[in-house]
Amino acid sequence: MNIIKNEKLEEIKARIRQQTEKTVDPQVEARVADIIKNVRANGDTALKEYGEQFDGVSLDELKVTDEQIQEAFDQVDPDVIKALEKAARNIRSFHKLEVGESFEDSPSNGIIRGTKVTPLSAVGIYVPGGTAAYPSSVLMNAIPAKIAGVENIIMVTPPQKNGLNQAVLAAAKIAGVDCIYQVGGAQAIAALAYGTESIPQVDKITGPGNAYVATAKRDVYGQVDIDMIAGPSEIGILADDSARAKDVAADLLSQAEHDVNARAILITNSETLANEVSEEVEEQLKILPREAIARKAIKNNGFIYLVDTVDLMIDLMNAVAPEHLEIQLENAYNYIAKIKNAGSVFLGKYASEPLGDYLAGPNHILPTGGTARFSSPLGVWDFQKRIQYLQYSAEALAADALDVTVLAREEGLEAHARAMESREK
Ligand SMILES: NC(=O)c1ccc[n+]([C@@H]2O[C@H](COP(=O)([O-])OP(=O)(O)OC[C@H]3O[C@@H](n4cnc5c(N)ncnc54)[C@H](O)[C@@H]3O)[C@@H](O)[C@H]2O)c1
Ligand SMILES: N[C@H](CO)Cc1c[nH]c[nH+]1
Ligand SMILES: [Zn+2]
Repeated sequence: MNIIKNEKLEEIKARIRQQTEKTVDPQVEARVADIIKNVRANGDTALKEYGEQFDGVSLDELKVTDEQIQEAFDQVDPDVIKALEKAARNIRSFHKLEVGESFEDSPSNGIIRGTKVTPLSAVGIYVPGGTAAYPSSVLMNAIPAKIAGVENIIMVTPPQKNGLNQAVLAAAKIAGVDCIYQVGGAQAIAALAYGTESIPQVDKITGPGNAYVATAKRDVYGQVDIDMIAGPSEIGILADDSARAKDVAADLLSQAEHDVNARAILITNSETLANEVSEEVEEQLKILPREAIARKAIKNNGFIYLVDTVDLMIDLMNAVAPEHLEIQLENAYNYIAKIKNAGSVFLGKYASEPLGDYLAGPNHILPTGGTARFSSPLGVWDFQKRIQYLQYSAEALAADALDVTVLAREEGLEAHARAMESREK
């Protein structure tokens, strides 16, 4: 791995900002715009044609039946079902903590002000399926939606030549998904945003996907809400001499194996650890089934930064704003207060990142590409919205009306002022 030392912190930060700058591929943009237009005009017919063109699957029905879901569930290895159910329990108990509270006050006699939290009615969850199947992403998408109280959870996932992945269907059953459609890519996002003969229009679309999915989500935003634009996976690790090089290397590769554009970054104050991790990554890559992908990711975006102090390490990692941050320092828990930017933080040498990907409870759909500076993990809050309300008595209005008319006339909005005065007559 590339070890970078004796470089000024500001120069490293500037390069990191440049590396994560938002880019758009004009060819993907044009393709996605065409797909959205075609789905709006031709509905299910367009979806079926794209299924043949991009996934090599010809379908009569896009919707997966309850019988197909039950059959898949029955065929999944019982150990996988057991692990999915344990993961679902942990994800449920964690996300229950996120439920937003309604609130109300009465600042003076005759006035009631409040905010009511209410679930979205229908959401679309995208489960990727181009190069791998992700039952874990079904749980991470659907469970927070269910806890929020969403009535209609619609799942879309690309059709597969040998039928949909059985563990993906089993996870959907465990999580309480309402309907599943075999459609992927930009066409699935368009169908959820505008509705087709068989796919209902939703209020919000969540979930990760490739560049076509991400571009389509960006395009339909405003017609519907979206969670975030999640890019390739990332891991940042803060480690000192107390960390084991083989564990650090293993965790860096756990995210590198996702995608050739994944980012894996170690920041350390120990030259010994830096050298050992670099060697370990090389050794472990040789025996990794997804070696080709992980090797490219490490070559493209794998860096070890050597800096002098723990404070400088943290400062630099806050600039990286990684999707996942591991703190493998002595007394790791004490450093959480200093972390400003990260999607999900893993504290101590035993909290290895894949615990969060699969089982512990926190969500694995997280901001990437430095967007953890302003964006949060997928959560129950994504599936809830807030409605404000206000009640006034005649006496309370009499006390406030004049000030409203003064402000309304100051803004040149006479009708606003007269609405106040109308009550006086
Ligand atoms: N952040 C997370 O939580 C998380 C979880 C799982 C996966 N991921 C990421 O999601 C991504 C999944 O990507 P994927 O490709 O495997 O699956 P995907 O489902 O996102 O995309 C597959 C679809 O892309 C469309 N497509 C492919 N080539 C096309 C073309 N030339 N023109 C138009 N459309 C085309 C097809 O419709 C196909 O069905 C990966 O980058 C993975 O790392 C992220
Ligand atoms: N690490 C991914 C998010 O960046 C999520 C995932 C799914 N399966 C395994 N990992
Ligand atoms: Zn992962």
